[in-house]
Amino acid sequence: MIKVGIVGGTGYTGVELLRLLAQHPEVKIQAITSRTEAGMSVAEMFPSLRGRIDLKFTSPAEAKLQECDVVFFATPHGVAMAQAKELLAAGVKVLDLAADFRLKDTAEFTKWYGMEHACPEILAEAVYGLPEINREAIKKARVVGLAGCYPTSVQLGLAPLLASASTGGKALIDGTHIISDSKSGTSGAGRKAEIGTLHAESSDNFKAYGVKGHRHLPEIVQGLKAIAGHDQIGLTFVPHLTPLVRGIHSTLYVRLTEAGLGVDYQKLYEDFYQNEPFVDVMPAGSHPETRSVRGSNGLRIAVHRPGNGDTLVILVVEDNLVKGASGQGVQCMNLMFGLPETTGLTQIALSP
Ligand SMILES: NC(=O)C1=CN([C@@H]2O[C@H](COP(=O)(O)OP(=O)(O)OC[C@H]3O[C@@H](n4cnc5c(N)ncnc54)[C@H](OP(=O)(O)O)[C@@H]3O)[C@@H](O)[C@H]2O)C=CC1
Ligand SMILES: CC(=O)N[C@@H](CCC(=O)OP(=O)(O)O)C(=O)O
Repeated sequence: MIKVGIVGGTGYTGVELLRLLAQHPEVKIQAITSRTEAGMSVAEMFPSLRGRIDLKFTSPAEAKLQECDVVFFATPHGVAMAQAKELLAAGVKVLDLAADFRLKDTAEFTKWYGMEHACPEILAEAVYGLPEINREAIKKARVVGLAGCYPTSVQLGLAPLLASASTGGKALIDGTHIISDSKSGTSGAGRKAEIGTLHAESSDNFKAYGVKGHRHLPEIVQGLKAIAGHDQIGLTFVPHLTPLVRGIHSTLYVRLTEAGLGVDYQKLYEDFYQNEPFVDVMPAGSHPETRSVRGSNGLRIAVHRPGNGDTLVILVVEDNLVKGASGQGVQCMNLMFGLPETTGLTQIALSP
């Protein structure tokens, strides 16, 4: 059994990890931390876990994380990088849901996250946690920086148009003019009650935010450049807050080049993702809905060529807490421990 520790068990990604790992056949949850609820039973805070998890929260200082095989950090930015070195030295693998190990340029990290990186040497070896793109590296990784919820949707939505394995090295789109119109449910903001995500202010509201620059922009651009194998990438990324609890919906707009005009994009996407257990390329003309993946690790894509123009529209949906966070974390953990990638991740979305 894989002994798992979770730092930040009282947050939304933490409780989502608990939901997924409580039903994972190869996992024993060893420690779950909370700075404020130490001593409280997990099932008391989260009744959905009654009968499934009989552990209590422990304070981060008391948690025996070094006795775990792997520790998930379901914490704000800056927490994992402060503890990773000690854990790795003790032979514990680290999966971070925050952004500590995503941006390879420490100056960019400081610019967007307002803190110096605590362990650049570990950042250098860290692997970006997006299995459909980095599977072999994740298998060998000691430390994984899991892709963010929006970045997961945008990168997987565009990968078939940029990866040479798919394009044959041809430039099918103008990669310097990509637009991502992305929407998130309020759980994306975390369990802390903040102005703007309170029910009274979000339940019947819809708004854009971070238009002048969101911290996911450099992460997505870094990922698209790696997928494309070149730096000619320009992205306009506009996130929106919706009155959903869960869900990410990204509408991606790209302009086709002359070389890209005659391509069958439905086939290109189906071929690219044909062996991916969690990516569903929907039939031509589909409009994927967030509720169709709610609570599952699935990500759905539909590609459209409206009219006879040179614009391609790609629609992507995922559950921000599953494929956008904790499910992706379990997917990466499965790879790091040599398990079938889908282990513990076969949940079907709830309907209605
Ligand atoms: N929500 C989402 O959809 C997604 C979130 N993420 C990222 O995952 C991380 C967690 O997000 P989310 O679960 O939503 O956040 P929450 O705010 O819901 O939970 C944060 C958790 O971190 C704990 N925590 C806070 N500060 C510290 C600290 N200094 N040391 C130890 N524990 C601490 C808190 O526990 P306590 O106070 O009890 O100690 C709480 O359990 C964030 O970095 C977020 O950006 C990534 C993808 C999607
Ligand atoms: C609705 C909302 O507030 N979403 C968050 C993204 C949450 C998240 O996924 O953050 P990381 O993946 O970077 O850790 C935001 O826009 O900051």
